Amino acid sequence: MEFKKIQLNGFKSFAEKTNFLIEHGLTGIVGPNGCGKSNIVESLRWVMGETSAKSMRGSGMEDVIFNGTSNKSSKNIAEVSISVDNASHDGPMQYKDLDHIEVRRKIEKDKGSKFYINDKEVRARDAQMFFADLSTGAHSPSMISQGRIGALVTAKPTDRRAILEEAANISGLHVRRHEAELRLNAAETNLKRADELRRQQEKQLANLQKQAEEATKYKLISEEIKKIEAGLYYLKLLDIDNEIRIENEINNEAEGEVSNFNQQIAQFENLIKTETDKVSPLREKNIENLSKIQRLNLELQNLDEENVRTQDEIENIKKSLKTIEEDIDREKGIVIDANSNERRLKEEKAELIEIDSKYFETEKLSNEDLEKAKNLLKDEQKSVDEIINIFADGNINIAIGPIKNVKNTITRAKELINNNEINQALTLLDRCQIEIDGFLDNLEDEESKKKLSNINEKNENIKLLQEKYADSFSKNQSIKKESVKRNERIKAIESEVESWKNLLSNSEKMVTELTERKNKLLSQLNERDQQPKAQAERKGQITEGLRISQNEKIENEKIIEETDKKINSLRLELNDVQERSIQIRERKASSGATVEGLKKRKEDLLERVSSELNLEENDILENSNLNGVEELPDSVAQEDALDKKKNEREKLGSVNLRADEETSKYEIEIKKMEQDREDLVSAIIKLKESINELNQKGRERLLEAFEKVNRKFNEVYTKLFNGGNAKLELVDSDDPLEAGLEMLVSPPGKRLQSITLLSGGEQALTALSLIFAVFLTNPSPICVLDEVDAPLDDANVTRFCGLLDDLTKITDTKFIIVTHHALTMSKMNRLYGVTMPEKGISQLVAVDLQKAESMVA
Ligand SMILES: Nc1ncnc2c1ncn2[C@@H]1O[C@H](COP(=O)(O)OP(=O)(O)OP(=O)(O)O)[C@@H](O)[C@H]1O
Repeated sequence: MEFKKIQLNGFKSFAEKTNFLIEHGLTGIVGPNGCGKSNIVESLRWVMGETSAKSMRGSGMEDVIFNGTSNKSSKNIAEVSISVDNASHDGPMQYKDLDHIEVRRKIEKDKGSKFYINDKEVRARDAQMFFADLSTGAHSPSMISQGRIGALVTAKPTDRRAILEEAANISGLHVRRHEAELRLNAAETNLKRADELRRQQEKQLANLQKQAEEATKYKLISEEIKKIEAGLYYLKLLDIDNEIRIENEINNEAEGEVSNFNQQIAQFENLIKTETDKVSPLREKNIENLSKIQRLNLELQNLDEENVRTQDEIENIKKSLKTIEEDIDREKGIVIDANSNERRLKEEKAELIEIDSKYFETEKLSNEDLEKAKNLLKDEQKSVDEIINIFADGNINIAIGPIKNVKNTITRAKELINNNEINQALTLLDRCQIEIDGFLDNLEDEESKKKLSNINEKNENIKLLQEKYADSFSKNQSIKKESVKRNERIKAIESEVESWKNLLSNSEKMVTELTERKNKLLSQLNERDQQPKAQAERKGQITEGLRISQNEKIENEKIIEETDKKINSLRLELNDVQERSIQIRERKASSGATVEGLKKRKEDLLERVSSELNLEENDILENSNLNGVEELPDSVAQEDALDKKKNEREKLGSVNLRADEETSKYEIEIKKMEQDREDLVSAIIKLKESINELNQKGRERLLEAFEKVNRKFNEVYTKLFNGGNAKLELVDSDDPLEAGLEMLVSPPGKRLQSITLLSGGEQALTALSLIFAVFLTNPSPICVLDEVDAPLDDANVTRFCGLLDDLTKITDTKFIIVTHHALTMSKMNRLYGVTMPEKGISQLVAVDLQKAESMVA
């Protein structure tokens, strides 16, 4: 088998499809940090069936899918395939005939990963087994990832044993043993379960066998019950047949009686009809009479009411006539009053007019008197004024203050007179008199005294004149007032005359109207007076008609009553016959129904017999316990016997009638289980044998490999360390398959010591010695070493490369070596550079040494 090519597509930084050819000898992969070198190694481990996302440096397996860069979008699928050439046909058994094998793993977001071998989907385990059989695989010592060397140093001895198993090529054996163990566990669990089930089944079987015994007993009693039941049904059917016969006899007898009664009923019905026909016209006539009597009585009543009404009307008319006559009298009185008042008022008016013309002269004279008095008063006043003026001019040697007062008082008195307040004016003038008297007494000058007494005199005159004037004025005023009163009265008389005239004309009209109404009422009264006579005549006629109708009615009723009596007695007889006929008919119907019922009962019984006992009518006796019995028991005794048997059966309690059937089913099942158990036991034995064999083989091969590896380990070690010696030891268990692997080394000049005490470089070289020792024991077609030379100095790198060179000579293994070391690069048969021309996307190119060195510089 030869590994030919790895193809990556969308795997980590290899976004695009990239082919990596696996060639003979040493192939170096170089490139700067982070360009994707280790991703190639991981792609190889991944396609070989790596299950741990952590060891793929991810948190989940989907992290291997290209997750995009700032310029390129992410992908949904990652795919890695490895091509293996099998021209030599020395591959694993099932692929032996194939020339070419392609193992492919594909992962799709949210769908998980799938494995294909030559495009056929296979289980992950199939792919893993394929590589394990080729002494390689994701965890084989031929796949040395970055840091694996360190891990080998620090690993527990039992974990380190895995590397020995690789050398012994028993990894596949382990997987098979594991599978066998799983199958063994499953088989043992099944066996346990089957044993438990069998125990239960056996218990159940014992139970069922007991139930089957009871079921047999139950069946025997049931058979007996069936026979007694058949006997009971037979007796019941006999009883029913007997009852049917009796009822049929009753029915026939009743039929003869029914026809006899029917004849009698027809006769009575005819007689009743004849009588009814006779009496019905009379009844109709009576109804007619009754309605006639009612009508006449009503008419009579109406007539009486009409009479009362007529009397009331006459009374009312008379009352109205009386009122109208009173009204006419009253209106005539008004006419007379109106005429006399009109006359009286006209006379009064003429008188007033006459008085007025007489008083015209008187008024004229009064006016003249008044004018005269006025003028006299004026003159006297004037002469008083003159005297006063003389005093005022100083011609008179006196104090004129009082005189001036008198003058003022007189002026005031004049005003009062003009206002007709005579009494007040007189009072004022009296006061003037007193003042003038006082003044005169005080005067010394005779002349003045004289003049002043003249004034006094004048004043007396004025007083007199004023009284006269006042008298004339009052007379004149009263004359004028009288004249005004008269004129007003004349006007009032005119309006009174007018109203009397209106009253007169209204009353005359009323008299005419009332007279008309009176005449009308008189004619109505006359009419009403005639009515009682006509009503009395009509009443006589109605009373006669009433009498005739009532007599006719009484006579008819007598005939009807007699006929009704006759019909009633006929009906009573008819009812009696009908009742007897009904009774007979009922008896007939009831016996008919009873027969029907009995037949139905018989049918039901037969149906039950057929369904419960599966017997026909004729077979019942034969299958019953009464077959051959001479004296049959009655049904009650038979039922007692049945109850007894049923009680006996009930005492058995609930019985499983299918127990027999179930018992044989269980017996068959238990037999089959025994067979299965035997198969299972032999399978377990075989599995145990094969596991033992595998273990034995494994132990042998492991011990064999141990010996070989131990030897090779020392050889490689002394080569790599240029001296010293090393050995391996199986520790912690006597069973090599359980034991741990310890490395004991003594570098040149140093004592034998544990690997953990060595320096970093020494540890790396020791671990490499072990890996190469294993590799030499069981060379695989491919070996990947990812930066294993990193902790080594130049001298050790040279020795490491020398060893690689030796290995290429003695094996066909194809080495893929990731390195940063220029010395290592120089020893490679070819070099590939991994670059990132576009940031984040790896590309694989073939490079020469010079270019390779410049790439890591
Ligand atoms: N799913 C992924 N999609 C895209 N790029 C990824 C993905 N997973 C890892 N990478 C990138 O791969 C690179 C790491 O590659 P790798 O470890 O192979 O580099 P290297 O060449 O071995 O580096 P060194 O020499 O330092 O060991 C990182 O830049 C990382 O971003």
